[in-house]
Amino acid sequence: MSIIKDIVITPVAFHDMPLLNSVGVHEPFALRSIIEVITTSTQYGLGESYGDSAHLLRLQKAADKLTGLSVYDTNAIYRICVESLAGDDASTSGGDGMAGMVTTASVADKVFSPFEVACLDIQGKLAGVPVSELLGGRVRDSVQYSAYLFYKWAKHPDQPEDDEYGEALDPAGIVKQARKIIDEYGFKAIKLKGGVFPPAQEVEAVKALHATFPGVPLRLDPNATWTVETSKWVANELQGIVEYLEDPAPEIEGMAAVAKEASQMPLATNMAVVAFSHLPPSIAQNAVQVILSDHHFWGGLRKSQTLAAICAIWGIRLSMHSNSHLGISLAAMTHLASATPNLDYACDTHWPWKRSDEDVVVDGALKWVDGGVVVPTAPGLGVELDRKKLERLHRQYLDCGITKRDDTTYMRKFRPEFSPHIPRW
Ligand SMILES: O=C([O-])C(=O)C[C@H](O)[C@@H](O)C(=O)[O-]
Ligand SMILES: [Mg+2]
Repeated sequence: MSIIKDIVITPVAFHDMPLLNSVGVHEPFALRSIIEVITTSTQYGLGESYGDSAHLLRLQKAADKLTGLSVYDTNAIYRICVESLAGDDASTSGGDGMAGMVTTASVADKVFSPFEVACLDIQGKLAGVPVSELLGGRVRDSVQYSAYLFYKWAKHPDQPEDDEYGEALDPAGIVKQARKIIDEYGFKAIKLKGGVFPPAQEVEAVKALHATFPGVPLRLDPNATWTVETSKWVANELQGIVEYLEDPAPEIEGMAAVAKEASQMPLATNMAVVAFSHLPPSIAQNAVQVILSDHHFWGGLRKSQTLAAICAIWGIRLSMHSNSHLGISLAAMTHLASATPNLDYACDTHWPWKRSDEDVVVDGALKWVDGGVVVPTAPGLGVELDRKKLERLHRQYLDCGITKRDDTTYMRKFRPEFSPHIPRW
């Protein structure tokens, strides 16, 4: 019943908006891979991961070797993922859907993650319990997410019409975007993706958010585009205004240097500490006070809980990182956060930036209430595949011609002089 008979990996593409970041701008489509693990009793489990071609090849190579294993034997599944990467050129590890912003995560953990999620989905279905129970049980019935704001263009320059969010290139535009997102979802925390404009402009936008939404926890994430000096200046400007500064400066050493002098400002990361091997040097230097976990690159849901346990021991707080994603990932993120007591910051999600009619799961299982997602209680992840929708998004993948996320090349189509070097300011 629990033996893996087959694994089907389907690349999909869904519409994305022209969101600006430190490495460029989002293309008209975001890519994901949808993983179906099928057992000998035709039970299926779902996983979701990056959709870049290099990652798809790695997933397929591992999948080919996983048949015949039990869905309970995730240690063996991990070992085979590691073995399947033998001879893989780690220098191509950027081919994963993170546009070069996260480059030192473990490739094996990224490959293993969607298989583990799919196996937990099956385990939950076989036991008749939600994945949150396999992870220790819910400590919260709803998981809070933050309003994830982006500077953005009104439309992709090569597309005909403005999107529903319109332009946001100054503080007023950011505040307007925040209002729209909060009106729709009820978010109770706000994150601004920075690293787009000189820091003083981004500080001004955060101050405008603070004035408009007093008391709402704020965060600013420039993706390591600032020097240590600039980071200290921003930390001083935003003291008492943001709950943390995310990846102001590059690398563990840069973060440690900022932390040393701006000791009142918690520093968060999803760039400097992205694998277990980064924890000892980071802890030794007290480089970061908050880690944004992400089960897609920390090796699945259980390893994310191992990270949470380490963080609890060392007094590091936990938040959650996201990339553009669909409903399977949202369900997995929600189960994980619901069953991880110290993951108590509102998690990041790119959810508002996708069209509501574009997903691969059957509508209705994931309910947004007051800025949070109600934890599904049906067995497994609690989401089912909608095969018609999957087929549609797969066709979109084939038609769009994008095979790897590349925000920088897309930006240079319109701004040839653009350079993603860091630190920039
Ligand atoms: O917190 C982060 O660094 C991210 O969410 C990285 C993402 O790739 C984000 O910058 C984006 O989607 O442009
Ligand atoms: Mg970040």
